[in-house]
Amino acid sequence: MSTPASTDNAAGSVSGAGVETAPRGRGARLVAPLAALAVSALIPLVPGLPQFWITLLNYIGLYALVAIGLVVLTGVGGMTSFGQAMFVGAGAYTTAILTTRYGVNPWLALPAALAVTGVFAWGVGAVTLRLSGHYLPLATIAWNISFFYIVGNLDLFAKFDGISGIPPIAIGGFAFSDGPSLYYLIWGAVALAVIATLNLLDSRVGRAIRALRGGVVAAESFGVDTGRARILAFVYAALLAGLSGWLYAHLQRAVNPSPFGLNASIEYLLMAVVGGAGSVWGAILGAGLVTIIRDQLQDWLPWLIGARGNFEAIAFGVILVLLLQNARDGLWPHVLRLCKARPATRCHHAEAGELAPRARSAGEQRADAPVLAVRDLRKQFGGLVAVNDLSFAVGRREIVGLIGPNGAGKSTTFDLVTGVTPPTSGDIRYFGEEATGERARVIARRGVARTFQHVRLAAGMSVIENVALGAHLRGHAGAVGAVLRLDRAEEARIFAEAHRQLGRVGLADLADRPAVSLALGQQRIVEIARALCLDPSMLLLDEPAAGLRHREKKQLAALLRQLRDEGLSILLVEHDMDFVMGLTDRLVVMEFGSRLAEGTPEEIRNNPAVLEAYLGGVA
Ligand SMILES: Nc1ncnc2c1ncn2[C@@H]1O[C@H](COP(=O)(O)OP(=O)(O)OP(=O)(O)O)[C@@H](O)[C@H]1O
Repeated sequence: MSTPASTDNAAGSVSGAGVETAPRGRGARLVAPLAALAVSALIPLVPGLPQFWITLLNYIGLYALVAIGLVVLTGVGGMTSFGQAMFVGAGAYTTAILTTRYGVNPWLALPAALAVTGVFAWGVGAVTLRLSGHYLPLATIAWNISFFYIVGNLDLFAKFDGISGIPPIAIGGFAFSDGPSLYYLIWGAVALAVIATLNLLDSRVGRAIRALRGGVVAAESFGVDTGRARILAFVYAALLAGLSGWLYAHLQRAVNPSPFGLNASIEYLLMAVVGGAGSVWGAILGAGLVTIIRDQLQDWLPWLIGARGNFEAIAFGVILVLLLQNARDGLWPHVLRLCKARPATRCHHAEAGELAPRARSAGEQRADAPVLAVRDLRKQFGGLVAVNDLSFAVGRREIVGLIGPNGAGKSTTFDLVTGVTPPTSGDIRYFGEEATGERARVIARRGVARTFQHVRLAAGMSVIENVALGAHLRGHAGAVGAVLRLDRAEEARIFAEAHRQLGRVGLADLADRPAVSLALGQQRIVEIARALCLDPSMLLLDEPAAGLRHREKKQLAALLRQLRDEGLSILLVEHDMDFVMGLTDRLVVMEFGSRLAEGTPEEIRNNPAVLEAYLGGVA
């Protein structure tokens, strides 16, 4: 869509960004923005304010709605879309057709516009979001171009002439047809979008979307359906774009394809990046800055250059390059720094009540079968046999160590039993139930929680938020409940549980720190707290002692023994032989993908084949 002075745009790409949510204590955090909103409410009342500025502010509001959606999709979810203008178009054309051809009231056309946009986005997302890397943005470009030409060539949409005569939005006898009344309508919608988005991001579903940036493996390992989380973010962003389109159609009273082309989509992305793709407030800032700068450039550049043309596109390109070089997270973090805003802290609801335990599978409740039984497990990478017909088991209340020289196949075995990689052949059972080739999130549902060799905590999330992700399967609140803030009691219980688990591993003091600011060893312990939040029956730990100091290792060993005594089974891969020998009940030694030996630490310490494999002995 375009402002009155209209527009071509500069291309951009998206940088990651620190994500802003509305944590507990957000009342205080919302004071400044709400005061700003209250002041903005007075703007149309300023005597002598040119109508042009109100119109400009109205367009900024319309753009901000789309940019806020991009915060969820791109800044938080890590999916770059060059197709948002198409969803604005879907909302705009739906209301245009319904109100002009069928006489539908614009308010009744609103749910229809959102429904059409949502279903359209779901369809596009279902086919497109499987793509990763550069393919996803490329696919959204293709969709947007197709949309532009389909709308421009079909009679249904009145081709490139467009549809005119769209009625204004009205309540009773009052029509929102002039700048000031539309201003309140549009910025009212922006305020609702801000609140809904902050609520969504500060929820169980929001954590799942935010965890996507940390990679799908970590999120799936705690039961998050990452495909669903991606679609949800995509549809949510499209719905905000559709809402913007509905407002636009009734503001302009006419629609044609030109504001819904690729250029506009690129500009929306530019707005999100300029403001800060990780911040809802940054999206509004970006929408304002880009719109005002474009408007001024369109006035000044032809005068300076002495010729007419879309020179602002060049200026936007330069601005984007400078921004990506100097402020990859956009301008909002700098505004916060200037205002000396302090990071928000969560108050932890010790009185929130207990989070219900995870529902146990039938197998988990039986005491006869081993917790994990691996039989003839094999994994080939082309001609290389990384795991060669390996068999072993982990019993109840047992700590088993999987050890072996570099390249022996330990990590691959770990990936196989955690559902990260499917085996070439063989059999994996948890609690006597078949789990071969199951995906990570299904294995998590069986009560199996894990940590990672290379720590996978979500950047942009605090320590406690990362730990709370571990309780994903123990919560039920969905997106609608989150947006309407109906999930508070459950959230309080989830965070109380996360706090309890952090206390258990001795890191409660660090709960509100950004997870990535911790030392590597501490991050490993945070991963253990996250795993405990799942309420697991089995823990799979990949090199948990790496990076820990001697005292921390002793504390970790004591914690793991305590967990075993409380009923957990633990399988760990570890290189630190002192740690393993002092902790485990049994060891499985691998070499060249096969099981070389199995026994108690004492037996393994004296096993000649093992001593030889380690070239000098393990003890
Ligand atoms: N995705 C892959 N593609 C091809 N080969 C792989 C792949 N993953 C692992 N391998 C190979 O499989 C063998 C076993 O590797 P793996 O990482 O499982 O060993 P490891 O015992 O965990 O080693 P380390 O202790 O060094 O982590 C190695 O030869 C490795 O190069």
